[in-house]
Amino acid sequence: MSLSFDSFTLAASTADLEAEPAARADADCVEFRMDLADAPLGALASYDGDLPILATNRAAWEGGEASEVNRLGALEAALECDAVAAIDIELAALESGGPGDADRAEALLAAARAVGVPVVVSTHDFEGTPPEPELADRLRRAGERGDVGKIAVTARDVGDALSVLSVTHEVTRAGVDVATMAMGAAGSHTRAVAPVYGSKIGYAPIDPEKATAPGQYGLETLRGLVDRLME
Ligand SMILES: O=C1C[C@@](O)(C(=O)O)C[C@@H](O)[C@@H]1O
Repeated sequence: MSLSFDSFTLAASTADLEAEPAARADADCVEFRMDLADAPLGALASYDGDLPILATNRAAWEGGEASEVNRLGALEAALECDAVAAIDIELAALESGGPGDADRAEALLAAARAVGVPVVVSTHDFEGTPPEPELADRLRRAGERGDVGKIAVTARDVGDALSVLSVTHEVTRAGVDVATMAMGAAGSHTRAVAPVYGSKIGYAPIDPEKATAPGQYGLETLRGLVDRLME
């Protein structure tokens, strides 16, 4: 299975791969949140779903639940599963002086490249939205390292949401593949609108009770909104 992110791709987020059939009607892939799953590598080994998988093992220092122990090793092991068609690596993990082992993260990036699996390099802010120049700089840096650079920040008001849309437009026009969204209630609409400005990935939970970020729409809702806006 493969993913190219050439056009908008809707990822159905879940910690339970057995829920994948419920996502088939609306999603283009499953984002498997390995950090939230009980036995993620076992679940990958027995996966027989239709949708390709974007594997994420989100670090605790980036809003997830994975400890650093074998976090990147588990992602590398996930590359052995044919259905894993993309992986997510945090920008901070790749930066020397960052919270993780940058050499190990570089090795994972190289391992993904070696097997032709695209990498989403991501960065998050769960407190707020940085000023636009910083937002654009982080997104560009993420895009330089990954096939897609992703930023998810927290909008405290619609002005923050507008910054995310503006930077999405600016960095996309500069030729970088990006995925952008503003978390929180004030940012929800960016999940539908950012794809119009170039955002290549949207995320929505398979189980609406188990959102993987604040302000996410349900899967069917996001699919419907994006499809209408992109017509
Ligand atoms: O990084 C992202 C984006 C996200 O945080 C969101 O805001 O939809 C949801 C996460 O599951 C995913 O890994």
